[in-house]
Amino acid sequence: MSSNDLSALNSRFAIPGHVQFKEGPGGLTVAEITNSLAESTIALQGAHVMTWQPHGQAPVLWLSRFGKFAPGKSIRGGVPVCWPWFGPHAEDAKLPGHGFARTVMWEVQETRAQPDGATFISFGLIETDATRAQWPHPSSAKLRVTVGAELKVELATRNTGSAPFQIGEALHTYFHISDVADMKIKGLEGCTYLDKVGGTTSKTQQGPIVIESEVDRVYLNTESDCLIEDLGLKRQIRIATRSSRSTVVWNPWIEKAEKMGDFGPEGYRGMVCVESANAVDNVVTVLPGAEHILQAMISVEALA
Ligand SMILES: O=P(O)(O)OC[C@H]1O[C@@H](O)[C@H](O)[C@@H](O)[C@@H]1O
Repeated sequence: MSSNDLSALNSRFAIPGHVQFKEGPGGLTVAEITNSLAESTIALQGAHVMTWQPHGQAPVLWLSRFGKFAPGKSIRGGVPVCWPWFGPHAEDAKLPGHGFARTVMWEVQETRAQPDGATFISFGLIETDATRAQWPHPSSAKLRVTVGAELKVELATRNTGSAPFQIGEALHTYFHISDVADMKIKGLEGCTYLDKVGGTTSKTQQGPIVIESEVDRVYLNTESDCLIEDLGLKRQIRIATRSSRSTVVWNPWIEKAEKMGDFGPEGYRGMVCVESANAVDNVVTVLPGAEHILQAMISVEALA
């Protein structure tokens, strides 16, 4: 019986009124969390938060209805965990973009009902020969998620070896918006960013971000909260972070979304990625024995 067997998972980790384990789309095992504050579905593959919806709100995360839910395939939407590198691997183009964490199995390590009604669940990445071949550094990766009126996601990297290593990482969050034309992103005004559309160039953000064509940007050296102001849903999503020095903003727009094949028609209009990251110049060195923790806290506010 594997540690991810449904009945074993339910007998060790289910909590009535908080969390149970089920077979999800494509046969993936998921933790289904429903409490008095919110609901969320998290796949054990990738420790991938697929949905989060505080009661009384429209879904906050975007999840493609046309995505491939299959073992070893990354899920299009929710919060893919990019680790231990972000984007293409620096030396070996054959290694998977955004690292392997999002496509391998993680094990559930703890579930807890919190006094405020939220549900806590933590996962550990399961190392295999295949992960060690891609990442030979002794380390552990854990993802801790708190599902409540706020969604808190923590990615902890511990160096269990005797030499320092460098990681790139992102909580690559896809947000659900009413329509890209009715949305602005605030909080990155004045920041320097690498614009990856049509060759990489360095630019400075003037005013809030509006999206009217493909956007693929890495904002560097920023720790400010980001706000996704959504006039259609009359709300703003706040993304606060700790130990995140980069923010990636991405919308593939028409052509790229069509090529990717898992966005669906017009899918790009209802989403934007605002990723809490450490990438490019902001990669992190983790010293032997040290732990680095990237955190994102997501909440929803009514627009005045
Ligand atoms: O298709 P993937 O691997 O999930 O990546 C999606 C996008 O992720 C973003 O973080 C990158 O900046 C984009 O360049 C990339 O296209």
